[in-house]
Amino acid sequence: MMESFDAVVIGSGQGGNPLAKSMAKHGWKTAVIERRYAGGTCVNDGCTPSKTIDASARVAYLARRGADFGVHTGEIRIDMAEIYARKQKMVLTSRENNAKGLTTDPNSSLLMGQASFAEKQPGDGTHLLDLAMNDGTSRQISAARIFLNTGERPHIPEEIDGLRDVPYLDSTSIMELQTVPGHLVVIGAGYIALEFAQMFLRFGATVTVLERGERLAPHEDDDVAECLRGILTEDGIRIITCSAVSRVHGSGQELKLDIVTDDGPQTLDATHVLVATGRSPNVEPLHLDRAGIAQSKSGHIQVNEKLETTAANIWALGDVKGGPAFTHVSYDDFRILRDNLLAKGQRSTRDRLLTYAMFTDPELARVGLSEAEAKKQGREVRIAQIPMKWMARAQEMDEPRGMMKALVDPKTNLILGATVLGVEGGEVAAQIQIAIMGGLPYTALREGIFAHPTKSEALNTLFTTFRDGKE
Ligand SMILES: Cc1cc2nc3c(=O)[nH]c(=O)nc-3n(C[C@H](O)[C@H](O)[C@H](O)COP(=O)(O)OP(=O)(O)OC[C@H]3O[C@@H](n4cnc5c(N)ncnc54)[C@H](O)[C@@H]3O)c2cc1C
Ligand SMILES: NC(=O)c1ccc[n+]([C@@H]2O[C@H](COP(=O)([O-])OP(=O)(O)OC[C@H]3O[C@@H](n4cnc5c(N)ncnc54)[C@H](O)[C@@H]3O)[C@@H](O)[C@H]2O)c1
Repeated sequence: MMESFDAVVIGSGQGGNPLAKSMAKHGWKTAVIERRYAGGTCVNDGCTPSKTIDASARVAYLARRGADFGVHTGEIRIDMAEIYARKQKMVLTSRENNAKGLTTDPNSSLLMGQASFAEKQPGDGTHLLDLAMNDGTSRQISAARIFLNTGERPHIPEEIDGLRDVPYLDSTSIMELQTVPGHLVVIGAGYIALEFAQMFLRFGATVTVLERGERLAPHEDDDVAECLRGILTEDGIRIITCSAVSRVHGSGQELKLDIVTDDGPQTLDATHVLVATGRSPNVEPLHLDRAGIAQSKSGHIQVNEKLETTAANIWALGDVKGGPAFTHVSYDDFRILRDNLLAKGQRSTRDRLLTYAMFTDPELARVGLSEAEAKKQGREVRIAQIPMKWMARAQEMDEPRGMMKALVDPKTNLILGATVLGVEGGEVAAQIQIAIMGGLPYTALREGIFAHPTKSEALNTLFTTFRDGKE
């Protein structure tokens, strides 16, 4: 007999897992369907592995800089196989914990397989799913409610001739490398590109970044992007903006990229090519049309601010619904659905305070409004700005690169947003975020007594340094 569930989550992502656990605890018979690994992208292919490898890259950087601090080390030797093993241990532990978390409640199960909407839907408000199980069997289940949390995968541009015929790397396969590339060419200059570019530079590769746009980090203000470019260039990454890759050819580790730049056509030699040109939603096997679920122009699942799709009793959460693709956003989608469905809440995605950090070193973190966004909205703002070298702790640590800026409403003195490009920038931005969340005026941070010499102490200086010269 066909099994029925009160709720089925498709994809074991960052929102779906906690949602499944809450629904099971609430008494609903719940299943998570996952075709690959429990924990989804963040745990297996994203945040956890990349930040674990990044920790090794930072140690390599500091070891090389030892002499700057009067600490003399011997020759640095990078063992990618050991770095990989350390990362893999972290991933497997987290994956296992995720799987355990989905199977401890008697109302909750984890079914390993790929889900699609069945060709014939009952039409009574419930939904039928076909499951192609990983053990080769197939089954059909019915669900009163469905939550789509299928995430995204690396986007491989069609327009680059020959790319699919060479052994290119993506954000997943680059984390399997057992040796350091000779020359890594990275296509794209977003989060994935810049994080990996710097990591592999620190492991000893020569690195070139090719960006088709005019600048890196297109979501950030011009001065921030320029400051970041300066830092990465100083480190030794070659960055070529306004560059279109027309063709990739060659084989093994003898690859060639034909590019067109402002200086004319060029051919670059590479041992490895990383494609980091964005991500595409995982929707194809679902057969969304069978359930009447509409997609946006980008192919993401269309949702309203309560994460409802165009089909009754079907919601979407996380990256697959489009918009900012971050773990903490997917997790917040979970909170919205939990409160609305299990506690008669009225939460929505409207006016969510967005924050994120790019884990280059130094980190580039943002919360709320940027200067460019304020200008676009025609919003009057006061701007406080300091170079990171004004932070005493950054000087003491000999990590003075970067800048901080914050936007303040001139009428209310409330903080509207901030960007911190600097040592542990993500943590400093989180301090400003808490002030925004608590509705504190900037003067509270200007006058706040922070322990000396913490990085937070720089907030005193930041909020006394407005471009208009007033305090
Ligand atoms: C290299 C890298 C580094 C990143 N670093 C960060 C970071 O530092 N901070 C941050 O906030 N974000 C980071 N991200 C982004 C973050 O990983 C994602 O935003 C987050 O994982 C999104 O989770 P999700 O809930 O949308 O689903 P995902 O975690 O993407 O999970 C979706 C799951 O659905 C499964 N699935 C898909 N289709 C089906 C189907 N038909 N049937 C069954 N299962 C299916 C997939 O196998 C997958 O496991 C990074 C991403 C990458 C690639
Ligand atoms: N620290 C973090 O939070 C973190 C880390 C990694 C990934 N992520 C998430 O994953 C998402 C995807 O990351 P991403 O870096 O792949 O995408 P992205 O959208 O951030 O950047 C892609 C870049 O590639 C460029 N590009 C596209 N096609 C190109 C081409 N043919 N040639 C040259 N350049 C080209 C784009 O102009 C853009 O600058 C991010 O948007 C982010 O949400 C987050």
